[in-house]
Amino acid sequence: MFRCRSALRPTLSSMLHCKISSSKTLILQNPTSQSINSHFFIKPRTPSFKSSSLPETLVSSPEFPFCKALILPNPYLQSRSTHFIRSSGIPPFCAFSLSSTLTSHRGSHYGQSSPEIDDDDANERFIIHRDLTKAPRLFVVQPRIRPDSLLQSKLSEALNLANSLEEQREGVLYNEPSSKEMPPHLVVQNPVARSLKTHADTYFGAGTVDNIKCHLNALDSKEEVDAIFVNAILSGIQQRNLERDWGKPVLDRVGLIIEIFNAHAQTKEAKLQSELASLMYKKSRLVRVRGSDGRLTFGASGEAEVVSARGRGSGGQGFMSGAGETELQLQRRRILERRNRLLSRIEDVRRTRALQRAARKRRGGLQGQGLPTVAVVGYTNAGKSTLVSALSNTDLYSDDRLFATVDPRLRSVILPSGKKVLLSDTVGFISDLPVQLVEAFHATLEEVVEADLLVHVLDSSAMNLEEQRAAVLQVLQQIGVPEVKLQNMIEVWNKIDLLHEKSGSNDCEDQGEDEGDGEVVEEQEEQHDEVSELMDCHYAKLQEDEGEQPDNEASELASHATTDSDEAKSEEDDKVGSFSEEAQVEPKNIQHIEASAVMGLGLQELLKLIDQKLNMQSSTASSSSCSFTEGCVDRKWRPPFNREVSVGG
Ligand SMILES: Nc1nc2c(ncn2[C@@H]2O[C@H](COP(=O)(O)OP(=O)(O)OP(=O)(O)O)[C@@H](O)[C@H]2O)c(=O)[nH]1
Ligand SMILES: [Mg+2]
Repeated sequence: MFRCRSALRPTLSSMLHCKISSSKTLILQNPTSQSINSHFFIKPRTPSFKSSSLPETLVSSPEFPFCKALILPNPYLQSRSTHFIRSSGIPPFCAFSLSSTLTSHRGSHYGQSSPEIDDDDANERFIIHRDLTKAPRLFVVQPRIRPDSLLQSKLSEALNLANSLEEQREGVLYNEPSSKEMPPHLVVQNPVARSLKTHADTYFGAGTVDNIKCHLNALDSKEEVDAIFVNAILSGIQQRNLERDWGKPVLDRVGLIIEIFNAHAQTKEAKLQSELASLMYKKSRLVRVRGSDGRLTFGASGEAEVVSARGRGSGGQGFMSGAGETELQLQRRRILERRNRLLSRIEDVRRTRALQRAARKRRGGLQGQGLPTVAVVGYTNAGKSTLVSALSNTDLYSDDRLFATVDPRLRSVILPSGKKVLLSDTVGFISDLPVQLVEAFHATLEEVVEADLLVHVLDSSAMNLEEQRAAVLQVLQQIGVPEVKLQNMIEVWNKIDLLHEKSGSNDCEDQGEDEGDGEVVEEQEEQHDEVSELMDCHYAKLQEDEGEQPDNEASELASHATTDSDEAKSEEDDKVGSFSEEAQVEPKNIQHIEASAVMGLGLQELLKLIDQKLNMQSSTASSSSCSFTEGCVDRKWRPPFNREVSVGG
């Protein structure tokens, strides 16, 4: 008998490329263990099960002469605490919980749904089936965009995204991101730029598709690629056709970002929310569902087989239409059922969070001894977690991977006035942030909407700084942060140390250096002056670049929607991309602080500014005609779609 150890789950999950051979037995193919070159039987335990009966069954199976047996608890019996493994010669990796995987596969096969949701089921959450013990190697396809500086920043973001798909780390890194090689990549003709519309069937033109295929063939001989990442937003049909042409799973930008969220989610809340996003994404891709054994279950050749008697016109009142339920309908129904269960659990999370927030506010807030919340927001990888750690003298997880933080964290910090505040480190944003994620992470993002003050962290060394800034402002507006909070936001221009390093090599170096020798200025204030000049110069350069070529990729990527002829379109299926409305915010008079979270620069200034802003808010609130009560003003702001907006004055 073995006990479950979560670290080993991925090993086993990776084996679950299973097909159903009979009503009770799952056959796992391609086991990862080198010592067993055959099949496994996984048999749910039944009340009448007698362990002695199994070996005979297996040994007598002419089809699988070398099989081994794993006897698992039957998920329907919900005896999930202990796992029995009886076998001869099975390596000791058998410490796991497979019940939910069995449940999901059984469910999908038998048309039954599980009575429970197992949040630890990694396979269920992921978009592509793959070996969860190691990060998949992706081949990056980047459509060309102008100007070149924008292409460079988009490409490096794409490579970084491709390198960020690392599995559950349980708080530790498996691989240092810096030690990872850059994934193979190819910059290709951008169909949007050429003809102002994409090809409805394959997104790229035939020549580009062939070109990519050639590169893949060359890499394939070295077995280098597990999947292809196209840094654009594809429709379900385009994705399926490209998969067929290239013979490998394809992830588009939306899919990869959701997959990264899934891989990085650690808490139950984040897992539920990422799974919901992934589910809604899968629903929009139902044309191309890949079976667990690697084959396309349906849709690849247009078949829509009837798989169950259930469905419209059957199963009730003796009415026999023979319509049945197609595989597509079955999958959709299953997704919706699971979605509803997830939604109800997420709603529990949201309620708990709201209660916790209310308790915090009752204990203090702007009117009391103080537990106001300051939400630290920003583009992914801008340094939010590093900054929160530095300010609160704690050690939040941060790394060079994109979306390192998926589980938001609160940290307390004492301001110069002695007031205590809570800093909330949140998920990072990105341009074309998948709408599914924004919706699914509603409970988490509500923390941002409800915060007393926002601190927007910017990576001042980023080439596409302005794009990043605009993307964050857009998301903030989309999730319902009121204008007054946006205007009151503090900007932190982080990573000024990098800007300083760069100054030696860019055109602006004369302006940034001290008279004569250019030595590093140790005085912090002087350094800030210098960096201000560098930032001005950096901004000027960026604007120059933008002036050169007005079209940017955001609009190119967004325009896919006009050519999306995906048959799986429906009201929710359409939400395959980012928010398309150009809801630009133009916050004026935003105060900024230049900082380096790793070097500890600008932190005191930031705390002072936070203090000042909160005090101002506090005095405005107390002098306002509306005295602070439970139901008053912007601190009780709620998203407009389910509650009434009230802005206090
Ligand atoms: N040079 C330099 N690097 C920094 C600075 N702040 C953060 N970093 C690095 O930037 C990378 C990303 O930092 P994080 O704190 O994880 O960024 P984040 O904004 O929380 O990112 P996500 O959680 O992925 O959205 C890490 O490798 C940090 O060490 C800084 O001021 N200077
Ligand atoms: Mg972070």
